[in-house]
Amino acid sequence: MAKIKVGFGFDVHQLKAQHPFILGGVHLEHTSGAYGHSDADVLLHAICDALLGAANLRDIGFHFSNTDNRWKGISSLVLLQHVVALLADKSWVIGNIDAMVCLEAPKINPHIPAMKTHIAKAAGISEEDISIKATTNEQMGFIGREEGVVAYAVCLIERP
Ligand SMILES: Nc1ccn([C@@H]2O[C@H](COP(=O)(O)O)[C@@H](O)[C@H]2O)c(=O)n1
Ligand SMILES: C[C@@]1(CO)OP(=O)(O)OP(=O)(O)OC[C@H]1O
Repeated sequence: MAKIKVGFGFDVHQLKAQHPFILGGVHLEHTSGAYGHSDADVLLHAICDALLGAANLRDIGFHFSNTDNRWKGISSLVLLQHVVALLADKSWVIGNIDAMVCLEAPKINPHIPAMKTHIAKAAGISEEDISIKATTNEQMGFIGREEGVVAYAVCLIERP
């Protein structure tokens, strides 16, 4: 019988004015963007942590330190490819991913198909196995003030 594991990931990044906003591998046109050592793709970071957690392989900062210049400004799609390779080394394959982005603006619904396409390609899975959802924080707290963006992800991985 196949062995199945569940994983959970969370990430948060600051939003800064006039900064590029990369989410799910898509460049969002907006007045501010997520700031970090990499491209600060909070959705991909949550997904990476869910996958690593499911495989009991520590977390994203353990593998890609935010003091290492190799990862400075890197596309998080590349980090996701690395994570999937780490799982493959242990014979894990991804079952499905379900993610939630908490962001006041902009609306991301129109961009979700493109995000799924990028993530599916980087992870080597079907778009049908990737779910991305979004909510605002109803104008409350740091998300509501557009000071930050948060993402959560869960995944299943299996080993035949
Ligand atoms: N950044 C966002 C936030 C939300 N959405 C979509 O809008 C719906 C309503 O959001 P509420 O927070 O007002 O409940 C939500 O269910 C998402 O479909 C979005 O696309 N981008
Ligand atoms: C991805 C890494 C590495 O470039 O940097 P950030 O973009 O700052 O992202 P974060 O989610 O804070 O932590 C993981 C980091 O190690």
